[in-house]
Amino acid sequence: MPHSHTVKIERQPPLLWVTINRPQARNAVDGKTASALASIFTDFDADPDLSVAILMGAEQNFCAGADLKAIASDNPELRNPLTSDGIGPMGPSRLTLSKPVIAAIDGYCVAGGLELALWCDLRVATERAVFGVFCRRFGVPLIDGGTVRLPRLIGMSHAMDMILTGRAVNASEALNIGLANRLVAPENLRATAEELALQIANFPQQCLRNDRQSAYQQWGMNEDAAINNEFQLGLKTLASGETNAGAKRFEQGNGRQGRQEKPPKPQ
Ligand SMILES: CC(C)(COP(=O)([O-])OP(=O)(O)OC[C@H]1O[C@@H](n2cnc3c(N)ncnc32)[C@H](O)[C@@H]1OP(=O)(O)O)[C@@H](O)C(=O)NCCC(=O)NCCSC(=O)C[C@@H](O)C[N+](C)(C)C
Repeated sequence: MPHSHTVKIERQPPLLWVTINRPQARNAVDGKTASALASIFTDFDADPDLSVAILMGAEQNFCAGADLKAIASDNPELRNPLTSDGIGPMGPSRLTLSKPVIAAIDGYCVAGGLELALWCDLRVATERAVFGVFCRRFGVPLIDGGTVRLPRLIGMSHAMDMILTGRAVNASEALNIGLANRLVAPENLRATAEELALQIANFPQQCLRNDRQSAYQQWGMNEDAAINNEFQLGLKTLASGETNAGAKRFEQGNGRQGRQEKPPKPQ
């Protein structure tokens, strides 16, 4: 795993904690931070002992987007996050990344920070989280998937409202429109994200990754093509033996994997 003072990692198999660590800049992403994130997530995907990553920001903020001072500067030492390495800050796309990532969001999650959260599979937010396309007022475009993923996630009406007005969306609205999956008190953020991540990490992984990939791959396809794609991917999982083993556990009444003897109750 690479080390960078602007991104902190804690490797706790099966989980990887990734914290953007530039609190003095509200965790804005400069060129070095973007490169560090890209290689951290590439390594995460390749590490057989890791199943789920959790992305956070240091000191009560998730991320204030791209580093505007680096964009404004002519100093080559301050690498411009928009142009420095030609890749998005997260490196692997969601289609190539095989494992889930959870965003644990406190405070500001705006502009490119919102795009980072949209890149993640799930978003746990605190009651004081604030979301928004704040770059609207500075003329910096969303070029890290924001205009693609926001409408797909929350629908064009809510997305266009956010994109055109750049307004601040509070945590309860974020939950209502599907931008956040869970809302928690700030002191429970880490524990809730961990619980969710461990729940996911304890399931049979090939099948879980199969269904995740399947959903992303099929997002823009027509129904028949999508169902065919789902079937082809599913066949690989069926051939792996994992499905058969799970069915046997059910038959024998000892659902050990995930320790879920009983089906989950609604929360
Ligand atoms: C986040 C914020 C609401 C926080 O407000 P606050 O009142 O809590 O804190 P603050 O006093 O405004 O900021 C604290 C410090 O944090 C710095 N800071 C805050 N956001 C920054 C940023 N984006 N870049 C560099 N420094 C940033 C401030 O300059 C300041 O530094 P100083 O103490 O040296 O003066 C406020 O700072 C703010 O609006 N920041 C700008 C957010 C913004 O518009 N970002 C857009 C970036 S463009 C973008 O992300 C588009 C994206 O597609 C790009 N990419 C593809 C690369 C991902």
